[in-house]
Amino acid sequence: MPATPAHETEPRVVLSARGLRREFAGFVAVNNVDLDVHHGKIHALIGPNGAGKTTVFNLLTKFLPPTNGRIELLGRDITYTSPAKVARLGLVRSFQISAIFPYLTVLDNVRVALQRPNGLGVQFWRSLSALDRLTPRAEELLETVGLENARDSLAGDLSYGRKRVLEIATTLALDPKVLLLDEPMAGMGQEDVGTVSNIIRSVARDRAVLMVEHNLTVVADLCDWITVLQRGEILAAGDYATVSSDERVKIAYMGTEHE
Ligand SMILES: Nc1ncnc2c1ncn2[C@@H]1O[C@H](COP(=O)(O)OP(=O)(O)OP(=O)(O)O)[C@@H](O)[C@H]1O
Repeated sequence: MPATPAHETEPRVVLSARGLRREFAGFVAVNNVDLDVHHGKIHALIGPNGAGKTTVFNLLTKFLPPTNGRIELLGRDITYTSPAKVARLGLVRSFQISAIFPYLTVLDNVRVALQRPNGLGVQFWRSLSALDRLTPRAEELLETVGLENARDSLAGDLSYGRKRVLEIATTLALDPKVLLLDEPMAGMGQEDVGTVSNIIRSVARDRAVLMVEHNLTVVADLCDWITVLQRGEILAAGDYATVSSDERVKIAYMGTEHE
């Protein structure tokens, strides 16, 4: 029997960056960053404060143009594509549509998200009743994140952790192929961290997730691949066992807070 070709067994690269560089008035914030994000995998971007994580996110989502380098999404060059277009193509960052409307119900927050064409604007002129046809999909998304019992609560009344979970549901409304999460566990208690970890694990089954996360316990538990940045450059990359035993990573983290 012929061997299965490698491209059929290896996870598909859905987002890739090569030689990414970004300068701010001569200061090099990101330099020579290569990144491959795979379908079905959770990829963490970690590094000490000021390492360049946010800048890399801004470059990937096109909020900033790179000084140099190339970015591909699903095999398509998006280096100079607008943020709205890359969102439509399937690369969505959580905060892009994460504004929660506190005086709308949980269900209506998701229905409003579902009618956004690209995650960047809201058509307030549409009445909520016109969104009725979106209810079944909105209910499905609430089930995905475990908020089905809160569907009629005002979003503003949710606990902090559940508001962040609602943000994830509104992000999933765009059906992203690649989901970028910026510190999804920030400010959460242990119980919420567990809940959100399970949600991320489940949504990553049929998409790619790239997340910036400071909580190394979460990274160890959740992420398949870790890229460590330091002073804008890649210090190490690999699974948790590989990067956590890397002497350069240990030194980079020395004196910084481990959670
Ligand atoms: N718009 C800007 N103008 C000038 N310098 C900037 C700008 N944005 C970021 N920088 C600098 O680039 C470097 C990387 O910053 P960045 O915010 O990407 O790091 P980070 O890893 O996300 O840090 P943190 O973990 O503290 O959020 C820092 O030295 C920062 O001061």
